[in-house]
Amino acid sequence: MSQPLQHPGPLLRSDVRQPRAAQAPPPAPTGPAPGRTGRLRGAPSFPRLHATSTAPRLVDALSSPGCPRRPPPPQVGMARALGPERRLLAVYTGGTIGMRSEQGVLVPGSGLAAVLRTLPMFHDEEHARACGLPENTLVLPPASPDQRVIYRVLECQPLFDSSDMTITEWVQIAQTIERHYGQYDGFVVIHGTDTMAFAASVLSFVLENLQKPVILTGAQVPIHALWNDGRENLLGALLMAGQYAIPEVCLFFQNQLFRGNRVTKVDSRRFAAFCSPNLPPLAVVGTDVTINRELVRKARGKAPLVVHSCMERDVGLLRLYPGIPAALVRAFLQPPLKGLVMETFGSGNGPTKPDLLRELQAAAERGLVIVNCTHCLQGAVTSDYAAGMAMAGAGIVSGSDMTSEAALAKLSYVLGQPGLSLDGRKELLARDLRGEMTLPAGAEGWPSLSHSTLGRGVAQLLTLSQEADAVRDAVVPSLACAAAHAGNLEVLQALVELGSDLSLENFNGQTPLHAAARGGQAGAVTMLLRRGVDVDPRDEDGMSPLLLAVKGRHWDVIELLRAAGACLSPGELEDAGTELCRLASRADLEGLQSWWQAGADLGRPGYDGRSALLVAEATGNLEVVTFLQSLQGEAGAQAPGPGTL
Ligand SMILES: NC(=O)C[C@H](N)C(=O)O
Repeated sequence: MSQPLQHPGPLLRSDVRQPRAAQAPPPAPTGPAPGRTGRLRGAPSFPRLHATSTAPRLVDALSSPGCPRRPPPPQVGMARALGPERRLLAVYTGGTIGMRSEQGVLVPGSGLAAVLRTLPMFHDEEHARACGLPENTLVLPPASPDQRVIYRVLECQPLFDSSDMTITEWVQIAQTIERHYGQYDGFVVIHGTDTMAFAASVLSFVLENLQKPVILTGAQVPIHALWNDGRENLLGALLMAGQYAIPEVCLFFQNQLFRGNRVTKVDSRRFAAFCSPNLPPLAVVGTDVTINRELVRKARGKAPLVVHSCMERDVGLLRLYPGIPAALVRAFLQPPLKGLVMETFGSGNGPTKPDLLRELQAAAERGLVIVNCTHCLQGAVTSDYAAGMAMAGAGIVSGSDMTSEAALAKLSYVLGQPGLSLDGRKELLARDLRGEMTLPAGAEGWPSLSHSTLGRGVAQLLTLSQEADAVRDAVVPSLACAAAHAGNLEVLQALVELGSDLSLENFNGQTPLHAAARGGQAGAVTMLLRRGVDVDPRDEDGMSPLLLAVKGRHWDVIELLRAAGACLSPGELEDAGTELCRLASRADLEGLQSWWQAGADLGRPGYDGRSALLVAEATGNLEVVTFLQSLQGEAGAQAPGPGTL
């Protein structure tokens, strides 16, 4: 790059005044931060923040109107004076790195860029003058003979302790990167460490088709402290972003560059605050810089950067513990929750208590998307244990070896994608999108199964030795029910090949036919009926597949079951009267038609002796009255139809 950085002009009016003549070192610190010793004398404290609006703004941290520009460069070859440059944009959001002590506690402090300008390791003033770089531009000392990294700092107003950062702010950071994407070669996000792993995970999903590095960093100790980690971290992030083409969202800390959606914070005090438990670092800085090239993701062609701003907020995280009550889980799974990351034991195992599994299955069937992540630091969700397969059987998606931070971000991203079906969202969750997870190998011979959680579960079952029959018997019914409910015929077929009996009941007495009927899966119902399964099994609550199809208003399934000879039981018909009156009072014509199609007597009285027709007339639901009277007419004229009055 031969031209000095053309300042694109401040995003907003700057309010951090740093006139060159008054370029005095920042004022002396206002007392040591708690628990901090050995401060650098004369170390700057950061000016108090200006009161600003709640939505964070980004101001140019070093330029201000009227600030004298540097003298024009000497008439030497600009190329020689400038040399090839890499241009970076740093977004300073807050965090300990720039904090100062106030009444004994650390609070975010502005003016980080001004401090960097005073530190030779972050700014080569002589070179800046020689090149006539704009006031708001800093330039690192040369890291290699023929290359310079120049950078600009945008400062958030207000600055954050990252405990207060949310998806909203992270999307705004992504939008800022998007606005400046063409002007810079890379980006550094200076961020608090407490939620940095969440931030890196969210940014990795929000920024699609990234062709340039976005590197988050921060510190455990303020940069002005004598003994600190911030200088090494920030310099490392700038150099990595400026010198290496790593088109990913990364996190640089303690001389290691991690993939952003693979890290978690593991220590609140040590400088080695982060680890990447299931993926080695992408790069390690020592006497030289080692890049693990085979791990670095390749940029996808020249596809343009896409910023996904629609991230679902109603996602949650629930960590299981021994004896967790089903009632508590039920309470947690209620709307508005749309997605849940469930931290489970070991290899993705959880309690197999029927009441708990019923809650999870019911929530999954309501459309809540649940991702299973192990709460172990290392390892992955597998299908080694029946306890784990029971989770898959309840319709829970495996999170493989994802961190909880990545799983939450991915769930928010997937649920925010428009136009996807529930199964489409589960398929997307099961795929590796941004290097966030390691896919388990599918079993030989069943490649098509490995893309789904259930398929992978079955594939694993296929590889189990004969001695594992007990495991199979324990989990096949749950798997079969989940596959039937999802309409996954491949998995059902795989289970048939495994020699499984598709009439077997799962933990709450339901068969795959129940599940298929409940899910409205006509294909699965057809397949199961062809395999000669019992047409009218009853679950623990005495419900038949036909009744479940009626409740789900799955008319195609009702027709299939009736054609195969399914009938509502006397008990189901006995209870129908009150339900019919309820539907009539609500003018629920579809519901009444479902009962009629299933062969119910729509004239059956409710608990108070009134029929649905009387209720409809009393409530003035004329459409329902007309429908019910038409059935009366039909009943009078011919043999009873699917339903009778
Ligand atoms: N080291 C840090 O940055 C911690 C700080 N509370 C933050 O996350 O903003």
